[in-house]
Amino acid sequence: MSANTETPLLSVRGLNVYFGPFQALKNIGFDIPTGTTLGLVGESGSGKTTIGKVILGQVKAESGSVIYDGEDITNASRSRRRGLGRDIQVVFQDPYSSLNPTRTIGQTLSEPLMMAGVTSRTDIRRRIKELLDIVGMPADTADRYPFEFSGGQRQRVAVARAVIAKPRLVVCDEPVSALDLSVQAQVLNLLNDLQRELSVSFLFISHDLTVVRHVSHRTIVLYKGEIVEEGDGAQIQDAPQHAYTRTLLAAAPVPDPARQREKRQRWREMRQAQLNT
Ligand SMILES: Nc1ncnc2c1ncn2[C@@H]1O[C@H](COP(=O)(O)OP(=O)(O)OP(=O)(O)O)[C@@H](O)[C@H]1O
Repeated sequence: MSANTETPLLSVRGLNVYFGPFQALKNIGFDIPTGTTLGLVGESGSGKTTIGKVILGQVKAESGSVIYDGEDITNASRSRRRGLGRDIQVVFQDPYSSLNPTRTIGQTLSEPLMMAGVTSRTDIRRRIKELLDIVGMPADTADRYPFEFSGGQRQRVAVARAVIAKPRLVVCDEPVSALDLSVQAQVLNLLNDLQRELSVSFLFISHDLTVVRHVSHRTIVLYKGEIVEEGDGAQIQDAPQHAYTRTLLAAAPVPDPARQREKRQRWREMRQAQLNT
């Protein structure tokens, strides 16, 4: 993949994050140019999700900055965060719990559009139809409920929800790790297609370097809260420079189910908090 060389859409500089005495992030810095994907890879507990949360304003950094499109959003106010919520979206790991089971897919997809100020029912219906087609979902999807779809289809819907209001950055936190391998490839291809179509940037978080390599222009390897390696995904996989990266590649770590449950719960709480603001 060829990377874009414009001014970065997102710049993170010198992030240090503590949970009590524990330092979860140490001097983290990177750029995400417009229309590109930065892969963030590391084992469980290395700090990947924490980086995503700092960008989304859900975790406060002790020091460092997050610059979005030239604006320092590190300590953005609640009202500014609400505005940024349209530009910066999230796709969660678990397509089973991230969609509201009591709402039709159409209702779920109309929320971000209404938040973005689209009020015409005709426009909303048209945009939903357009996007469901782009993400490869059947025409009658909008009138159906999440339980009627497979995991891969639900993740397509979750991706559609994230991009429907044309955000500029989407934080994808382990978006394919709950899916079967063949379905993973389809969702990864979908992200690549959407990026070409919408010029959206992705921060793509995964424990699996092979997955990250398929979608990322650049990749960062995180170990115990620190960046230990950075480069082109293929280069990192084919010629890892750091001993930890070699271990990561050899071990192909499987996320600990208990931690993943805890993480899903935290994301759900965060999403609920977002919807309540
Ligand atoms: N709210 C919190 N309070 C205390 N410690 C936390 C909190 N959130 C994360 N941590 C700790 O910070 C470290 C990094 O967590 P983080 O969730 O960012 O890791 P991760 O790389 O995303 O791993 P995983 O994929 O397993 O979630 C872990 O040791 C975790 O236990």
